[in-house]
Amino acid sequence: QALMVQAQLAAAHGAGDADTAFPILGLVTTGDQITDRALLEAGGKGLFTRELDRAQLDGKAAFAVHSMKDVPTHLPDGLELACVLEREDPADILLTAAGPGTLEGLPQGALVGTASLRRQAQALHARPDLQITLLRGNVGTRLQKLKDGPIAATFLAKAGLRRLGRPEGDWPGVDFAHCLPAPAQGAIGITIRSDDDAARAALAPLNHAPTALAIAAERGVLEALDGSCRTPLAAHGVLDGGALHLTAEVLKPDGTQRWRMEDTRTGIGTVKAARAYGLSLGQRLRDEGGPAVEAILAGSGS
Ligand SMILES: NCc1[nH]cc(CCC(=O)O)c1CC(=O)O
Repeated sequence: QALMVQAQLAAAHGAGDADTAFPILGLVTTGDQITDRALLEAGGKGLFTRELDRAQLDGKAAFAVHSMKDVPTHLPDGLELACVLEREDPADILLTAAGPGTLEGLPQGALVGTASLRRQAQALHARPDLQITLLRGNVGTRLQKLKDGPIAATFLAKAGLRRLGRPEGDWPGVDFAHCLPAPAQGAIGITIRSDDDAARAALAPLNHAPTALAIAAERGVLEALDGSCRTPLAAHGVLDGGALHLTAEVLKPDGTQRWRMEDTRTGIGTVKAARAYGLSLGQRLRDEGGPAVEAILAGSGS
């Protein structure tokens, strides 16, 4: 993803040698290192961003390239989101050893591997008979585990697979009726130091305004609903002409209940207005769900 941004920056600014003009500082985050249940227990918040934030605040890096779904709603003081690239297809893919899967098509009682509470809850909501087990690791490891058994299927974001150049990235995604994506899934964002006007100006040509508005609304939903990063929730916004369609949902981790709400608004022209729209839809969902949803948000809803 950093290479994509480097190439786009070099092209936008006519830099002959991208590596000289925009050298890449590779960093490993805590989230990259934790490969077991501890990732869920840790709560997730900022696990994929902390080291990058530090490098920026220390002046070691001007830009940080993030999968926006891993970025907490509140950035540390001194940093801001300056640019969002055009989003890829935000859908999830259900991988099976035999090819693209559907939730309807899995055998009775099939074992599904995931580390995502959202995907767990969505799978169980559609198919209460399924069994869920923890599965992490890179795509190759996961595919091998599917071949070895007993895990029948796992979910992965289509966008991630496409960026890795994997053929599975072109498989059809799981229907949003079952698997609404995580807020900002499929979108790449770039943060800068708020005082770095040169960095802000350099990124301006890369920004894709419709994606920026959609993910601001989705992240508004997240802000209204999630304190912990351990809530099964999803949000998806689409700009259609002048209208921003937004869908949001919260589920019980065991899938037995789901609250979903949709709205459409016109005239949302700024990131600030999009965030406010998301916040209000998230709050309405919260009001509708009442004590059952509050219990889930407090982490006691399972
Ligand atoms: N922490 C998981 C994560 N964060 C970003 C992506 C790739 C998709 C994206 O950039 O939204 C993934 C993998 C996945 O969900 O399959």
